[in-house]
Amino acid sequence: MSDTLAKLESTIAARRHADPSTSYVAKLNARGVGKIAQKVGEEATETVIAALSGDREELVGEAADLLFHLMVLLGARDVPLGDVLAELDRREGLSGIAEKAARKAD
Ligand SMILES: N=c1c2ncn([C@@H]3O[C@H](COP(=O)(O)OP(=O)(O)OP(=O)(O)O)[C@@H](O)[C@H]3O)c2ncn1[C@@H]1O[C@H](COP(=O)(O)O)[C@@H](O)[C@H]1O
Repeated sequence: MSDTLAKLESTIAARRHADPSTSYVAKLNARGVGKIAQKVGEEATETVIAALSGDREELVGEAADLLFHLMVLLGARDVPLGDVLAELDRREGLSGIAEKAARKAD
């Protein structure tokens, strides 16, 4: 896992139950998983729009917002980022056809 993502994951865990008036992560968690999921959806849409606009800087910013909010969502559901990365590692070991079969079996 990249140092950046590992550090962000521990910051998010540490801020989850902080004072919502001083922490955006705490504010999101106080509003519930539904609100966090909604934010992920919004940031995903903004990322798509930025990608289609061709503005590279905007895409980088929106992708960062999306990753951040996705990590807050995973944290709220107690899913370690390592589990997601392990799933990606597992898929990397599968050929295209084998991957399709494995996904069907899931
Ligand atoms: N990476 C981020 C990050 N990216 C975006 N944002 C915040 O995400 C918010 C997005 O703005 P929006 O207008 O979409 O949201 P909003 O104004 O709260 O409005 P709503 O839609 O929620 O009603 C802004 O307030 C940004 O500051 C972030 N807030 C925090 N982090 C990281 O999380 C760490 C902990 O932050 P705190 O919990 O605030 O201490 C920070 O050190 C950063 O590393």
